[in-house]
Amino acid sequence: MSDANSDLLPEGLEDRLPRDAATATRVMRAIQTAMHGHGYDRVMPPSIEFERSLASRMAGIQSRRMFRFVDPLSLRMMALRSDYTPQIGRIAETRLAEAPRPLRLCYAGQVVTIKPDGLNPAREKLQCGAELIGADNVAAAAEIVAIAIEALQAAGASGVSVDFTLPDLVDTLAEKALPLEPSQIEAVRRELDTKDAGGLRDVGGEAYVPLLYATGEFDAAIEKLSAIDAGGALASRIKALREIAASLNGTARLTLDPSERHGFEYQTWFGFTLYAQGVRGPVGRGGTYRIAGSGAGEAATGFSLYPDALIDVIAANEPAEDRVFLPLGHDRDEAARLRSIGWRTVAALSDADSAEALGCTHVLGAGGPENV
Ligand SMILES: N[C@@H](Cc1c[nH]c[nH+]1)C(=O)O
Repeated sequence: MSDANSDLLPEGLEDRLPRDAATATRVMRAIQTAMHGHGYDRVMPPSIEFERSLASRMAGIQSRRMFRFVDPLSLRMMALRSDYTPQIGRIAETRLAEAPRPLRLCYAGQVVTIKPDGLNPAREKLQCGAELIGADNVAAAAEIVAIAIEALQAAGASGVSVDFTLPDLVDTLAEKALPLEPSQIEAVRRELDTKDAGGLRDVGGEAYVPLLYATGEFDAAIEKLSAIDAGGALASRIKALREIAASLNGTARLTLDPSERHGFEYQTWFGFTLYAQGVRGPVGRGGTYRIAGSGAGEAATGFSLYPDALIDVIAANEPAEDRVFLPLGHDRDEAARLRSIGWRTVAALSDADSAEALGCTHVLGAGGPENV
């Protein structure tokens, strides 16, 4: 007797069945082809490694979101990857330390977190992305955003939009232009996150209130941000954002939300979130960061796409694929010829098999495939 409970999957974990899995394969391939075409070489780190190496790679990484356990062999703490970027950082800083910079690497696979984020209940997600190691300037950011948009479009996304942010905004302003006590900084960040003007005033962040309104369509919002630029503290960042936006040349809709921090654990001066029309929640994110190594660490820029929700939308709208049923005793050469020009064939194993039962759209007849 089968035990129904032992067949259940844990909350937030799912199988992809053939139709969805086929779409997922195509989407992942399209994204990887785009990254590969721009000179990014794929690397394949293991799914588990020492927790310390993952958690300490970039400032701000939260290892409490990772599945962790003691390795019975080494007796050291291990973690399951929740993000490829720190692993790419490790590879760049160790085995590829001597490789010429800028170093372009890409990755694709699954990541797992203990708790789902936001409204999405999934604990395992597909993640694919590219990291440009050795640069975090405007040119690097412009390349990374452009490839992220191109990859999403190649995967079948339409109506792509990009929301720019300045992840280290509060730290930059609190230093001098809009000074805050160290004890106030976290509270100001929190109120900015909830976009609560009243709360911001209550914690002594009155001067930060205008930032809540410098949001929306990029061109208008960046004007507002320049108007409130405290003593020029943000001038170089504003100029950089304008340059990145101009370089994208209308390939995607652009918005700005300078204080948005959601999902940005380790990004520095520049961050962006990607959306696609008809897809709920973000489909990707990226920005500039530093890989902690010796001293200040190496500068880098990258993006990660999370294509699961996009795959669901595409799969739901895709027509069923044609397949040709090959009756017993069919012409094998003809079947091979059909496959070579893109047909899928399904061969009968016994008289009991039929085109209908096996979901075939065609049967191989004397003159070629015939509609069922
Ligand atoms: N890995 C980050 C995005 C990123 C890639 N490179 C830089 N930032 C994330 O998934 O949130």
